[in-house]
Amino acid sequence: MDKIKITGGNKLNGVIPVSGAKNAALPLMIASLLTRETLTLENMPLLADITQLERILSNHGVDYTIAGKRAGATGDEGNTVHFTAREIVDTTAPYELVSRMRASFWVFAPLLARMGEARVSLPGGCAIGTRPVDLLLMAMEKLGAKIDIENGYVVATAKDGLRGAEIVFPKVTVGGTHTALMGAVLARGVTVLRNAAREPEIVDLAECLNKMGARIHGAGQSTVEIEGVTSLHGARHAVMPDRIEAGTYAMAVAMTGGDVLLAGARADLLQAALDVLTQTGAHIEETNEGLRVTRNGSGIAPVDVTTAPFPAFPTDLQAQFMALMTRAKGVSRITETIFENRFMHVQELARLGAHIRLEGDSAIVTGADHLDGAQVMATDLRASVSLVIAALAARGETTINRVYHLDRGFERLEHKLRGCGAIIERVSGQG
Ligand SMILES: CC(=O)N[C@H]1[C@@H](OP(=O)(O)OP(=O)(O)OC[C@H]2O[C@@H](n3ccc(=O)[nH]c3=O)[C@H](O)[C@@H]2O)O[C@H](CO)[C@@H](O)[C@@H]1O
Ligand SMILES: C=C(OP(=O)(O)O)C(=O)O
Repeated sequence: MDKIKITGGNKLNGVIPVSGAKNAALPLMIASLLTRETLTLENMPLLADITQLERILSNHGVDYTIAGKRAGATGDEGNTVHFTAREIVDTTAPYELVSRMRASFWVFAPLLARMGEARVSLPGGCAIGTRPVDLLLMAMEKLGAKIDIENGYVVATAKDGLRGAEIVFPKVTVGGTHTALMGAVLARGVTVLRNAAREPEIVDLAECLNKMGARIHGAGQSTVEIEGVTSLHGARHAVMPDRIEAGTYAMAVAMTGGDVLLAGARADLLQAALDVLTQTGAHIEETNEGLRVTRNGSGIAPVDVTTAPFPAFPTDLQAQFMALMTRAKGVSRITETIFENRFMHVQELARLGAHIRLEGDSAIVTGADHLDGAQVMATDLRASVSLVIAALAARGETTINRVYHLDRGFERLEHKLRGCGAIIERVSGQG
């Protein structure tokens, strides 16, 4: 298993290109199941989760080809990938494939919409809470699907196709909204989603589906209306920039100090996090190329944060922000309202000398004078990168074990950070 070694203490200075968003790319790829024609996705990130979903989609009969890089490409530009689901050859998504990544469960919606049946293993994914799928199933039942759970599989059928309905989500769910959209686009009649997720990745999916011939109105708002159509066609769509990756590197710069341009980052996708970073003392400037993040001289001010659905502070940046607060000049309270068990990074940050106390759904962080390098363990995707941020500011060397979690969601992380002056290397294939 690979490890990452970081020697802390250097400021970050330079340019970090922001990749295409993992959490947009995954549902976009899944949307290719909805049409016989080719869906071309540009700006695709190179990530373990993407490769895994390619495997899952090919099992259903999707052909995918990765277009070659243009001459002079540096490797920082995303790939273009063509997905063609001419025939669906299998409507089962087996445990061996789905258990590794939660979003792969979402294939059940387009399979059901197009084929009238789907048999999909209950999902895995990051260990950050129980993560039920009851609301995703509720949405499909409202659209007329019959759903049973058999031997760890969700077995869904809609022999006469799905039909439009009103779906009221009792809780905001990103996966629930993605799947409801993918089901409703091919349903007979009109579907209305209430209390829908407003995350930018939902808007990206809806825009792509509309390019494919869907009729979705209001994506990005709480109420979304979908007029069903009988079929969708091929399209070309560029994956939006990864707001979580951008926010992560912004926090890394706030932690180490320095001056970094996050090329391609968009402030409107992560305003709540940028506002908080500004309160900590970092300076953020929007430029034509992206976001410029600087922090000079002054220390890090403590700021209280509560995670909540978009447009509030994202849960996927909570661990990274906690890492930053471990060096703040004072006490901060970080409250996690989305996932009940998303504090796995706390004990690992403690190994580096962080002072964090858990109180129910909050972490009380008392900033330390310094952190010291240590051996730590990556436990989930965002927790892993919080350890990277802490290690960049720690004295001496930190070794992060189990970095396969990082590879799920951060494209060429060592390369990007090394390019800005960090001392970071990957040690391949050990223990
Ligand atoms: C691949 C992807 O895009 N993953 C993101 C997606 O996950 P994901 O789509 O799994 O997260 P949800 O938005 O669905 O989860 C939000 C909350 O709703 C609960 N819930 C969800 C579904 C359900 O059927 N029943 C239920 O109770 C969850 O347990 C959680 O407490 O949104 C999360 C919240 O922004 C992010 O942290 C993840 O990075
Ligand atoms: C939790 C995440 O991913 P997943 O939903 O795939 O577990 C994430 O992207 O932070």
